[in-house]
Amino acid sequence: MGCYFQLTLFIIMEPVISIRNLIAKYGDLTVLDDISVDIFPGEITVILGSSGCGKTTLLKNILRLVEPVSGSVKFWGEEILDLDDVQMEKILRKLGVLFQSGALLNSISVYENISIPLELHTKLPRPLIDRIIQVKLNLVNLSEALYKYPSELSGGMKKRAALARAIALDPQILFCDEPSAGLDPLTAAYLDELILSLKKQLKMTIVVVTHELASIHRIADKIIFLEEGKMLFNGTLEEAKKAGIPQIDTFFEVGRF
Ligand SMILES: Nc1ncnc2c1ncn2[C@@H]1O[C@H](COP(=O)(O)OP(=O)(O)OP(=O)(O)O)[C@@H](O)[C@H]1O
Repeated sequence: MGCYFQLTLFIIMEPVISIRNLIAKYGDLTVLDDISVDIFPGEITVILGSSGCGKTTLLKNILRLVEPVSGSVKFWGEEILDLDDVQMEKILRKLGVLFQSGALLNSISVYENISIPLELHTKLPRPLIDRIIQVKLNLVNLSEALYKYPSELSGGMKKRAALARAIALDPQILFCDEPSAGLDPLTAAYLDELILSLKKQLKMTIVVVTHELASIHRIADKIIFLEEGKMLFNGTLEEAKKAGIPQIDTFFEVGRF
């Protein structure tokens, strides 16, 4: 008589970011209304929603660029809304941000732009900083732009240079606000490939705000769907399509809001 054992392994993944009951306002305008969501390690989470629904505000509140009115934001289990500047700096040191505009400084070269976070946050010797800058530019396939100025770069090259700067300090979590906005479809697809390779090669957790349907299909492990400051849905793309939420169905049918 055979004896059968069934071994079932449960792997419980702890969230890297836990947001609970987040309320955000600008003056009297409530922009985020009771948002609760977890973001998990090694995943690409895409924040979706119509223009003005609060996507960028969510990023800004998570990073405390704008202070939430109430709620809780935990990074790696640590409540960040109580932290002072020095403690917050330690958390920020582990995060990279690619702003919507790219936010490169125009008066200095790509090399100097990427050098800024390394000089500000580390005491590394110059030869090592130079090496890191080369490695990061190589990672985004932009080695040739080392000594160019942002004004000499195309839109896609600027985004890649800004991405190299965002990952200069090897962040554990990367935030990208509309990375493909204003780019042609091929360049946008290339940027998505870069984002995917950061996830695969460097095991980064990545949070992306985007409207681009093709991008969402290429990169999203999870989506957060916002409407008028409320979270309508959080889960995988497949789950979203089966959830029977009219606004989400319309988005995936029409391809835009
Ligand atoms: N600094 C600010 N002061 C006052 N109101 C603001 C400010 N920033 C954003 N808002 C308002 O908050 C709401 C949400 O803006 P937010 O930029 O978060 O939207 P979004 O979903 O990222 O939009 P988009 O897709 O167009 O970038 C909008 O009504 C906007 O006008």
